[in-house]
Amino acid sequence: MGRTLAEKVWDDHVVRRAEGEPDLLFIDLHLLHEVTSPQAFDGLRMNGRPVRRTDLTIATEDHNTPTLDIDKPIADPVSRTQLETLRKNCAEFGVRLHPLGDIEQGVVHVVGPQLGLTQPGTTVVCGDSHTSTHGAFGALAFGIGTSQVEHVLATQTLPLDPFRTMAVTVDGELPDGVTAKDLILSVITQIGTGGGQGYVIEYRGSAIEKLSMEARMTVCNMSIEAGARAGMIAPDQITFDYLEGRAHAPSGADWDAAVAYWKTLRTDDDAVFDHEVRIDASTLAPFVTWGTNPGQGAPLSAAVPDPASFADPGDRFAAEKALEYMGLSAGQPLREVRVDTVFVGSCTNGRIEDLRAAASVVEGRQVADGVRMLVVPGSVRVALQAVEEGLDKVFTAAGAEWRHAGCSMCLGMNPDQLAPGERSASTSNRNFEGRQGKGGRTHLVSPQVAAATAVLGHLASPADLSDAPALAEV
Ligand SMILES: CC(C)[C@H](C(=O)O)[C@@H](O)C(=O)O
Ligand code: SF4
Repeated sequence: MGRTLAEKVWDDHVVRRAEGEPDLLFIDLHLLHEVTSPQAFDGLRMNGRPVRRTDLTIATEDHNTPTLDIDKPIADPVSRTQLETLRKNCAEFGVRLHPLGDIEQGVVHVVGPQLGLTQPGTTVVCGDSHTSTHGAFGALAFGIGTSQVEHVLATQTLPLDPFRTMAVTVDGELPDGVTAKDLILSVITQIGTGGGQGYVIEYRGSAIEKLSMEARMTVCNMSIEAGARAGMIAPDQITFDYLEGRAHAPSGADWDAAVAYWKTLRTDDDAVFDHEVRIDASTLAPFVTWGTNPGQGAPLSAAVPDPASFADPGDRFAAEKALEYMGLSAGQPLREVRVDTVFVGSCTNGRIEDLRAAASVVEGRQVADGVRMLVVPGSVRVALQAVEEGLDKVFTAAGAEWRHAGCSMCLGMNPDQLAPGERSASTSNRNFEGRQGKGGRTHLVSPQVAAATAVLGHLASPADLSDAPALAEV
């Protein structure tokens, strides 16, 4: 019987297989950041072990880094300690680090792909759930816990339990103004935040094949929000074009050999997935979340749902609690929800195409009174590219704040936070209670919706801007 893409990559990495035991897999790329690595390095130190493959290990600083005054000492003692500890550990163990201020610094999941480190058919791990992002290249990429980080540092291998396979097939054309973010938010609302549990999801179909690499990363990034172990997309010419010429991509004869291998990384026609979900891209619309998990979403044109409309008692209870926390009432049109903060950034939507999309909406317009808009590039390289294109000026002219690269307001581990009761439209991936700061309320949106929301002061899409050409109601 044929094999799926995920099964092929898995099989190519098994270094030990024994009856009744998890397979031991070789890991091609281990990414580190300041939050989940300290105890792992402590463990190595206690056992007198080195990092087995420093050449396959790379660290960057992202979660605890400020996005203003980056040349000043870090005020928050916890953040300062986290960063100092990573620097000390990387120096002691000989791990390559891109610290704050470095040209390759940025959110770990933006940095890996842009350096060409993330390649088709590789295994990629990081002590971070959004490692699923790298699956966009046809890599088997997943987040791991701190004890697994230690195991990979020490051995460059990882014992892994078998997974199940799910196909999410999206065929057809995405309507104008509907993005990869809308697509994945819709998928999560459809299958639920636990719907992917135990599965590696492969996104396929004509709508996926048309997505750029950056859009594919947005989709795979949020696989974890459906509970999946990983998300993958088969590599194709779009993947190869993105990788060619990048710092760590193969070159010359190695490139040709690599592409020949990468072309074999497709699910066989006779392979069988354990579960399949089919979506018609033409039915999708700009999508926003109204609740406190990424599966509590609806089309922007809809209203806040009535908890009573959920058949499942658990879903009903979750919706009641979410509306209370979010300060929303059933039946309220989502377009009438006013925000005070807009965040464009994160490993979901902090890449250059995302900034271009947001800039094209705010260009020549103003951020609404009483709204603060933060634009935070996912990496220094993204920032430099944006500056070269003049996007920073577009944002600042509109009244937005142009910040330094990092995780920023995606989560409250640095100074960029919501105050209690504040409400944001955010291009990030999690809307949990307190995610962007204690008491903060988050609506997950695409960069286009974020930008239109900043201009109008309430959840909106570019089609809602009064001077926008009249588009069909979406
Ligand atoms: C801090 C880190 C462990 C965490 C993750 O695992 O994803 C963070 O990146 C997040 O997005 O919540
Ligand atoms: S940008 Fe957000 S989701 Fe991505 S790694 Fe940072 S905190 Fe996690």
